[in-house]
Amino acid sequence: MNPQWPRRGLYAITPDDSDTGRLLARVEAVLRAGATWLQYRNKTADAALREHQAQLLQPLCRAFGVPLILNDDWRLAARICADGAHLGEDDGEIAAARAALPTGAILGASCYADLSLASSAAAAGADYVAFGAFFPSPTKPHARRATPGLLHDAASLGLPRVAIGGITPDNARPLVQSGADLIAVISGVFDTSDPAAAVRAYLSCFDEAPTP
Ligand SMILES: Cc1ncc(COP(=O)(O)OP(=O)(O)O)c(N)n1
Ligand SMILES: Cc1nc(C(=O)O)sc1CCOP(=O)(O)O
Ligand SMILES: [Mg+2]
Repeated sequence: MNPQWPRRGLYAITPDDSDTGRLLARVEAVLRAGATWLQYRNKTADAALREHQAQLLQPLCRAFGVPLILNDDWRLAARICADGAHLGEDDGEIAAARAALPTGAILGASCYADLSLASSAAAAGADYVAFGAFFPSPTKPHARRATPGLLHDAASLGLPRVAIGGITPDNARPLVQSGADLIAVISGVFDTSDPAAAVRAYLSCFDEAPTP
């Protein structure tokens, strides 16, 4: 992973939105408010719309100096020169993606609630490991559940740890205190009346507690 990218902060993930103009406007507001990383995820679009939306997000993210990571599809990430890809258990081998992506690309792996998956992903060349869901997720109600101790235990891997699943500005801080480097969020950012304010609230969870 290119050392230019920050390793701590808010990892905003796009909601499914078939209206490309609206998606770009929503993402721009979130980038302007200071989101640290962006993942393009759209589970309902067809391949043509996914490629179109990803292609338009790339210059937008570049303008804000934010890495764009594509969900599920490292080949598309390579094709549109995205900054990385995120793979889950059904999305292909980490080692194959590592070998095919350019040097410096960000490669993330879903590890659910399983430290051994994280060890394997690290050995195969992942740049970060993601655990979740830490809370009931409006986006993925049936997601397996993880506990904060996993974030602590995964420190030994020496990779950035991402926490995901039902995270709100009100429940994020204990995850950061347990070792989460990046907090990954869909609904808590995009399904709110003021996404920019939500971004700022998440980022404040990374501030050190004031000393009394
Ligand atoms: C940062 C991050 N963590 C986990 C996931 C989930 O990936 P996956 O299990 O492949 O599920 P889908 O997102 O593809 O439905 C993620 N996308 N990003
Ligand atoms: C995409 C995804 N993966 C999860 C996992 O646990 O691996 S939870 C999740 C949904 C995250 O959306 P929200 O912030 O709206 O809960
Ligand atoms: Mg996936």
